Amino acid sequence: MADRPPARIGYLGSQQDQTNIENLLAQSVTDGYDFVVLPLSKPRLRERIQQQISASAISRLPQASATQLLDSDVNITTLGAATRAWIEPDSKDDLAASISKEILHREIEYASYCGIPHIILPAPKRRHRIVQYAQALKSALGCSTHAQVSVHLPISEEDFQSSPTLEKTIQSDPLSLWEVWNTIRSVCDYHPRLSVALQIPPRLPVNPVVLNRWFTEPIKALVISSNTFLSNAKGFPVLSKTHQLMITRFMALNPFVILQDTDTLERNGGKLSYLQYIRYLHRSIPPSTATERFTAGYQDFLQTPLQPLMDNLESMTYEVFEKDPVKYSLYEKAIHKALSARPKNGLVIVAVVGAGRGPLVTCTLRAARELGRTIELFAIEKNPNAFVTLQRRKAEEWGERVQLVRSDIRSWDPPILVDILISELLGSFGDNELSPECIDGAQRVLNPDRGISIPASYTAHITPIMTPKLYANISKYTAPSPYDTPYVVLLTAFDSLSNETAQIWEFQHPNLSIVPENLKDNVHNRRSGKASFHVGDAGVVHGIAGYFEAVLYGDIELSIRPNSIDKKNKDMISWFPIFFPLKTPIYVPQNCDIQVMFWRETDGRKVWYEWIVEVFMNVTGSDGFMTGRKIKISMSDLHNAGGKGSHIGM
Ligand SMILES: C[S@@+](CC[C@H](N)C(=O)[O-])C[C@H]1O[C@@H](n2cnc3c(N)ncnc32)[C@H](O)[C@@H]1O
Repeated sequence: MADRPPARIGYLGSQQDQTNIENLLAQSVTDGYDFVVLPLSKPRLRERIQQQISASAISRLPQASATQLLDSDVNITTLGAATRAWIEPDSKDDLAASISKEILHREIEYASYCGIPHIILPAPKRRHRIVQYAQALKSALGCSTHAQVSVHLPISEEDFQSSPTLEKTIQSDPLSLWEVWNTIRSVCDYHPRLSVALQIPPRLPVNPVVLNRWFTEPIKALVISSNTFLSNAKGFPVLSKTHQLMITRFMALNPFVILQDTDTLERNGGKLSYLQYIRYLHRSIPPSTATERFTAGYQDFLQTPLQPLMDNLESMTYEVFEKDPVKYSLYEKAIHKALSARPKNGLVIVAVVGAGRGPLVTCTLRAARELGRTIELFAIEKNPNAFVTLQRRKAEEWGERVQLVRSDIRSWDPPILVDILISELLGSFGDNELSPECIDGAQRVLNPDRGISIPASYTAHITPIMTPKLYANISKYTAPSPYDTPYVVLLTAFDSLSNETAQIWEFQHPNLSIVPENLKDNVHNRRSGKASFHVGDAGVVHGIAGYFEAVLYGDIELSIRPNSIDKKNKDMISWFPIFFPLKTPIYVPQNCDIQVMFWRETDGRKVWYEWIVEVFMNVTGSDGFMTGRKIKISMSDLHNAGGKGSHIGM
């Protein structure tokens, strides 16, 4: 696929494969693999350890491998490494745990010295000692400056059979293995080089929550054993439809694919048929759609929200807006409808405020021409650079049909009152680019009897989400208050903790209750909103996703809410969601309520948001039914109090 990175497929080698690594790697390249994963050490290490420590401690370590480490001069670009499955940093025996930790350090240090880019660690073995395992791993991560370390984990309890390492829990919580991972990465402070090598089981979990959850995590490798494959009619290995869908979905994260035990289960086509099948599967992923191509590279990329009022946008930014196939057509429909509601033979005064490079001017002229209406059209823009483009377009395309005004719309003094005020000053949260302040400041130019605004209203919507990737990325920022700042981001690796979004406030235009003093202190544009979300499955809340909906005119709406964007405005690309992070992620047990409170504050010179999250547990009685009582179990800080981390200048 020209627009997708190539699949990187390797296999998990065995101890025997270590006898001649040079030959092995050469052969793997000839076979068409991209890399091989080998145990880090050669046999006999354990025997040496045995000589050094007491027999009682070592007897708790299972039979194993290695004494000499890999040669450092092998071609490391084609090599990954796995540390020995028998090490037990989570051992019940202090000495065995301590030796395991020591070996882990040495192995990671040596792999790092050899330049091995990726190390796979066996899963913890004891659920009640996960923290001990994680503590050892955290210090081991410091033994390399570059190696990516992946913990080899099964997807869920149902997959326990295919992962002999982790002892089974008594309860059958579908997310219990994700909980194991969540503990490890939390202890390791969301370390940027820590990831998961996910074992794909023969039987996938039926509960979609499990796969959705893993999809949010840093999955660096998918490990697929030969017993996960079925045989087709000709005896060649193939994957079930559900496996194909799942692997195709995960391939969007661009993980390594590691084949396992390909020579233990004989199929037609020999052991390379597994490799060929995965290559075929990767090739058959449908090509990206135009929207996917447009948004490629933006997934989970944190952007500072635009401030078109304070800053002057660049031509490239306008060019990106103008590529939206949906937004302008909706605006044109709304303008068309608003014009057709006016008396047929009357003159309609229209103003496009914040005209940018002029796309809404063109939409307005086209709608008027189609309807055969006479309009007088003003285009107002405060950005002097975009104004040059408007002047060129007037000279070359629009002529006397459009009057240009270089001004802030709040101080424009029109020669005549306006019937239709058209603006597109909306941000991802609706009001976050100060559309309310700008339209309020301009509404005095509206004809008091029949003047309208397009948009007529807009609302802000929120939902709590789990997004470890964004949390980890923000934690790398050195800015003073990175968690007191919202980010515009095409949310991709995230899980909605609730299926609902909730509206927290609304703005309507024109706002007939405004008096002139309001324009100074702006108090009328303060808002606050509270929403409660029920969370069925346990998770971690990393922040709040924000969206908006707008009514342009009548029934013509814009929406970026996840539950309605595909129904109302599929392929609209002008707005990505906004994300309000939490400084400290909050663990939310199953059957809890997350309560989110938001404020839009202003002091007349700037506007800012504040947010706080509380978690309540629903108390169940001895009969297993909810009592209606709730206990507060955690609460975040109040974020961005007083606008100390972020604000929008008026
Ligand atoms: C999001 S852009 C939209 C531009 C254009 N209407 C479009 O759809 O491509 C908002 C535009 O409004 C302008 N703008 C923002 N606030 C304004 C104000 N108070 N007065 C005049 N122009 C303003 C900005 O400079 C920018 O060109």
